[in-house]
Amino acid sequence: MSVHEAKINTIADPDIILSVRHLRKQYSATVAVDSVSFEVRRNEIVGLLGPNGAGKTTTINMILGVLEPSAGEIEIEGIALAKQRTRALARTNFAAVYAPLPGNMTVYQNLRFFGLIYDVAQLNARIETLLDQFELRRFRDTKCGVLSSGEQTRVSLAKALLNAPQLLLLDEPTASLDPATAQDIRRSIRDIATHGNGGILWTSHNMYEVQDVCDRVLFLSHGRILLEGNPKTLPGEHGVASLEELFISLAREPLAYAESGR
Ligand SMILES: Nc1ncnc2c1ncn2[C@@H]1O[C@H](COP(=O)(O)OP(=O)(O)OP(=O)(O)O)[C@@H](O)[C@H]1O
Repeated sequence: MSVHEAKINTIADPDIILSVRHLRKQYSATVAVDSVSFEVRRNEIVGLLGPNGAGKTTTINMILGVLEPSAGEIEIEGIALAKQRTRALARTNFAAVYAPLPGNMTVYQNLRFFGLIYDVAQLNARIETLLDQFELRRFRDTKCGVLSSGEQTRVSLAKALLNAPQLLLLDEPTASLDPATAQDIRRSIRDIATHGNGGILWTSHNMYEVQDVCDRVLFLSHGRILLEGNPKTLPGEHGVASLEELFISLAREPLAYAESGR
């Protein structure tokens, strides 16, 4: 057993929000996710990085219970997703650009609709708080379909926080946003991680953003984790100048990193 595996097997740790062990997803001959193990801790933002097709979305969809793993275990605050699905998923939420909210409903209607699905207590008060937190009050009665990308992202984040999730999954939350709006969104999310009660798993192809916001990153390639560490120090540890350079060399020569181990 590796040191990493020994560490994630100490499951009693109450600060482990998400524990993923030996997760695997196979489609016929394609192994999309291949024995992936990692954890997300309380108040931590973990970046899930990797080139196109590395297995990031597949991993996220298994954690969301949308895809059934071929093997492996997922626990959210110690609750096994496979055994207590409803309890585990009640602690989870997500936002992704490929999952926009219904465009023919207003911001308020969307938040109310999802709040009822999540069975949020004191829903109206929760919606009002989120409208203020994400500066959405003036769009309250605007249909989501006519909002700009940045405004829609803010609504998606508000929706993702309705049930005050312990585990927040964000799949490229700032894709297609202008730099200033992206920075505002990053600050909001950083704030949620620091002052909230949960942890965040974040995917992004923007290495500047990852360095800015993530406490730890996992590099995925061909369904496997090849590297893990602090995005601010990892490039230096591997003799390159930036996270982007490390990403590129890892994407081009994954075998060199697989052989050197994590
Ligand atoms: N339903 C499916 N059937 C067959 N292969 C699939 C299926 N879904 C995903 N794959 C394959 O699994 C691999 C991982 O895909 P995934 O979407 O998880 O990658 P990703 O890291 O999210 O990529 P991107 O950065 O492009 O979004 C890819 O090779 C993809 O073609």
